[in-house]
Parts: sequence; C-alpha cells; structure tokens
Amino acid sequence: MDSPDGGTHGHILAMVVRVCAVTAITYYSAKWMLGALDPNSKMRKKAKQVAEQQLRKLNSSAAQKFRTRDFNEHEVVIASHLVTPEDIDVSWADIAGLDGVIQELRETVVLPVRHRELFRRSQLWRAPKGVLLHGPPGCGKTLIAKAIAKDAGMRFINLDVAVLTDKWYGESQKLATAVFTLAQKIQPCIIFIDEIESFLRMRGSGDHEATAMMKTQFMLQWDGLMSSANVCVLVLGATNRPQDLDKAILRRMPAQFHIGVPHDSQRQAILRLILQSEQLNPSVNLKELARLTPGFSGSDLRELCRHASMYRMRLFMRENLNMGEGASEGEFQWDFASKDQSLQDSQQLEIHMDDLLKSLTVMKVSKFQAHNAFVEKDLELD
Ligand SMILES: Nc1ncnc2c1ncn2[C@@H]1O[C@H](COP(=O)(O)OP(=O)(O)OP(=O)(O)O)[C@@H](O)[C@H]1O
Repeated sequence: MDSPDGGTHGHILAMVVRVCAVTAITYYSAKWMLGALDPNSKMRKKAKQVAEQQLRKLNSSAAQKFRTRDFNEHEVVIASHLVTPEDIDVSWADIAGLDGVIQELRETVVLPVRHRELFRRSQLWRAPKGVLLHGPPGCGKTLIAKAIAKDAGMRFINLDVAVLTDKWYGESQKLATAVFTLAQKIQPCIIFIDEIESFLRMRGSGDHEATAMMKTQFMLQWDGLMSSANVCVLVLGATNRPQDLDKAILRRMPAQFHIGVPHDSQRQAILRLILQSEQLNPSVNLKELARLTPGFSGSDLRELCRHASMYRMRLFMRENLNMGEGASEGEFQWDFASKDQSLQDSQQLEIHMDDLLKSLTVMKVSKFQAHNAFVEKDLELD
C-alpha cells in the first residue's frame, strides 16, 4: 500500500513536470510565432548564411581571421553584400578609353591605400574618404568602382540602399551605423553606393521621419570616418544626377571625377576591347564605326556588338541547321563529332561590317522611339 506521503510527492512531481512542459511549449510556441510574425527573420537567416560564406572567403586570403560572432546582427546583414577583391571580376584592362581618369584615380585612391605606411607620413597625402564618380548612364562608373577595389586590394560593400530603408522603425539607423562599423572591422574597405542621389538626395520635408533619421545617422558615421586618420575606409558614390546631391554630401566627397560620354577615339578603343576576342571579317572598320556612333555610351556600344554577333549566329544556325518553317528542334541537332569543323573555326561566324551597320540602324531606330516616347510622356504630364 502507498503511504500518504508517497502519494503527495508523486502529485507534486507530476505537477512540476506538467508546469515545466507547459512552460517549454509556451516558450517555443511564442518564439516560433514571433519568428513567423517578424518579416525580417527569414531575411536575417539568409543574410547570415551569405555573410558566413563571404567571411570564409575573406579568411582564406587575409592574415586576420574573422568569425561571425565578431559582428552584431546588423553588421551581418550588411556583410551579406560584401565582395572580396578576389571575387571582383573587373580590372583596369576591362575598361577602355578612360586612361586619363584611370591614371588620376590610381594616384589619388589606389596608391595611398596600397602603400599606406609611406602615405601616412603626411596628412595631405592620405587617400580621400569620399570619392564621387558622375556622368551619364552606361559609361563605366560601376566598372571603375570595382577596378579600384580590385587594384587596391580593398573589400567592397555594394550597398543596397533598400536594405537600409528597413520598415521597422529604429532598424534603419542601426543598419546605417553597421555599414561603417563593419567597414572599419574589415578595412581596407570601399562602401560603394550606386545612384547615390536617390539615397542622399537633398534632404527635404518629403522624407519620412525614419528615413530622415537614418540619413542623419549615416552622415554622422561618415563624419566619424573623416576624422579618424588611420581608418582605411572609402565611401565611393556613383551618380547620373550630381545636381540632385545635397551640398553637405558633395563636401564629404572632395575627389570628384566626371565619366562622360566617350568621344570618337574613346569609342574606337571601347569597340576594340569589346570585339577583341570575336572573329572579325576584314571588312570591319572600327574607326568608321566609331565615327558613326556619336552619343553612344560604352554600354550602347556593347549592345551594338552583341546584336551584330547574334545576327551572325542566327544566320549561321538557319543555314547550317536548316531550321526552316515547321522544323522541330530535335530534327536539327548540330553534330560536332561528325563535322570536320568546329564552331570556333567556322568563317561563317565572322562578324561583318554589314552586321554592325545593320545593328546600328536598329539601335538608332529604337533609341529614337524611346526618346519620342519619353517626350510624349513629358507632354502628357504637362
Ligand atoms: N569605358 C568602357 N570600357 C569598356 N566597357 C564599357 C565602358 N563603359 C561602359 N562599358 C560597358 O557598359 C557596361 C555598363 O557600364 P557601367 O555599369 O560601368 O556603367 P555606369 O556608368 O555605372 O552606368 P549606370 O549609371 O547606368 O549604373 C559595362 O558592363 C561594359 O560592358
């Protein structure tokens, strides 16, 4: 028979177990619900994974080893936008026609970073903490930003402004701070802000209160950077609309470079670079093509060559694979093994001057139509 004492103890024990179980279930349910309700939790998880991957890459090449726990949760979100110099796929050799600007940028920014010890001897020699690249779209600003980071061996934070405008009040300010604290931890580092005018345009009454506070925080952090002599962090901005930038921002970017629409000989150099590994027919005259393309950006020239090359490829397919009307894909497979010829060697794939001229006509028409649509839209708005 059980003693009355034994029964009471049993009851108490069962009660304690029940209370513990209910507490544990409540705790984990609440945690799960909070996680499910927080729209940022998934983003943070993903950011953490990417950041860990990036830090591993950083560790494989750097003497200093970084661990995820060295960074707070906001720095981890920013670290997911980190690019190591080894991963940057652009070097100066990929940029044509901009030798003068490149020379100046190398002397102003790259050398003081690469030879920090030497350049520390004078305050006046140090690399600027803010550099602005301005000019029309498609003329090489992003290419230049990446090539600077690669040449100077700097880590590159490609700042996605959308990440900073987090809708949870207060987070934006913490993320703005994290951009700078992370950059300092992993220096030498470039904070690259493309279309900087859309982020830091004239601060005005139109700004939401949280956005205005985030911008103020960003500026405060930037000021802190300017006053720390031994910190090797550079804010590099790119814009098509420098006139929209606040004067206070322009002051923080003392080094400014205009990357304009390429002129005749620059276009020729860009065309040569784009077509350097393509098969060209002797009819191709790059000087003439450059003469015929005033107002074209580097990006337009690339598109022009792509169209011409695709046109040639389609012609080749039609002639060799007999892909006529009603042909099904399977019937006309190109059998490399049975042909004594490879695609690479085929003269039929050579780009002709005619292909480039045809492509030019098509592009001029579509540019003209786009311009007209733009003007019509403007008139409608008036
Ligand atoms: N000087 C150049 N030399 C070689 N390629 C160029 C040059 N300028 C532009 N390009 C080509 O145009 C593409 C777009 O250039 P990029 O993104 O650097 O322009 P951007 O000035 O940053 O434009 P956006 O203001 O629209 O961001 C490049 O990927 C490259 O293919």
